[in-house]
Amino acid sequence: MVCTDPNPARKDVFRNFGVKAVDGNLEVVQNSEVVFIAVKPQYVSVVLNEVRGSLKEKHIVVSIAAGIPLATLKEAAGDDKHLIRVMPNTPCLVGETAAAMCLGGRATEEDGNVVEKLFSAVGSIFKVDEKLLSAVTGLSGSGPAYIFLMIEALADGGVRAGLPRDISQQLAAQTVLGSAKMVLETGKHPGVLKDMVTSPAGTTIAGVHELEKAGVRAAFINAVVAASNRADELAKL
Ligand SMILES: NC(=O)C1=CN([C@@H]2O[C@H](COP(=O)(O)OP(=O)(O)OC[C@H]3O[C@@H](n4cnc5c(N)ncnc54)[C@H](OP(=O)(O)O)[C@@H]3O)[C@@H](O)[C@H]2O)C=CC1
Ligand SMILES: O=C(O)[C@@H]1CCC=N1
Repeated sequence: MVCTDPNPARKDVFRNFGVKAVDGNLEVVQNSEVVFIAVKPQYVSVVLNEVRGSLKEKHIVVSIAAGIPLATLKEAAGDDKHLIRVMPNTPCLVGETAAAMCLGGRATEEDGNVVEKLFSAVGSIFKVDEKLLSAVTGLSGSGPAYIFLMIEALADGGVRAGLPRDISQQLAAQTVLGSAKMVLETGKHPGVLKDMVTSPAGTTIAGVHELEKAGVRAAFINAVVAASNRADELAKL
């Protein structure tokens, strides 16, 4: 695997992951079969224009850029290219990404399987229609930030109630991890799992009541919709 970045310090980051860092995008393409475009959305076409002459039939081009449609990738790379859009998230760094993908240009089912296999090594990936990729971006692409903010706030609550910061943060993070595992492993509706925690006149309903008073459900829904709308706006850059 080879990578590049204009910033030499970023190349050191790649090297720390055991990845070879080369001098420029053309060198990446010449030494790869699956080419990942992981620049900011506004630079995707610039990079594709730069490398389009070097992209051959064997190459699968994967863009992870938020918002940038397959049609734009096709225009910049050429309409004979095997193009795939993926929306991953940062938990890929710990082997737990939640990602979605869609195929475009000349990409074949076989190309899709290659990319699916690559992402399956670092989490879960789902195939969706391109029209759903902005919603994926708003939910799981941006979602880690919502959850980190929630963990930070829960830890603050623990500190407010008297816990030492380090224990509070670990309890908060482990609570999110364990709860997510229960949803995935039991397949039960989250509302059913919530009810299992909530004793009549107990502690949990007192906490849940506060969250409902603060409109926390609407806040999460609005966050996903706002981020999804922003992904649609990026498509027009
Ligand atoms: N961060 C996230 O959680 C997620 C991000 N994405 C998508 O991933 C992409 C990258 O995001 P993110 O990592 O946050 O952004 P960053 O800006 O951190 O990373 C992009 C890197 O690309 C480099 N770069 C800029 N221009 C070029 C070029 N012409 N050739 C080669 N490299 C170049 C930048 O260098 P320099 O800094 O010197 O300009 C920078 O190091 C975006 O399109 C984003 O939408 C998708 C899912 C999740
Ligand atoms: O904030 C962003 O635009 C990127 C895309 C998804 C997550 N981070």
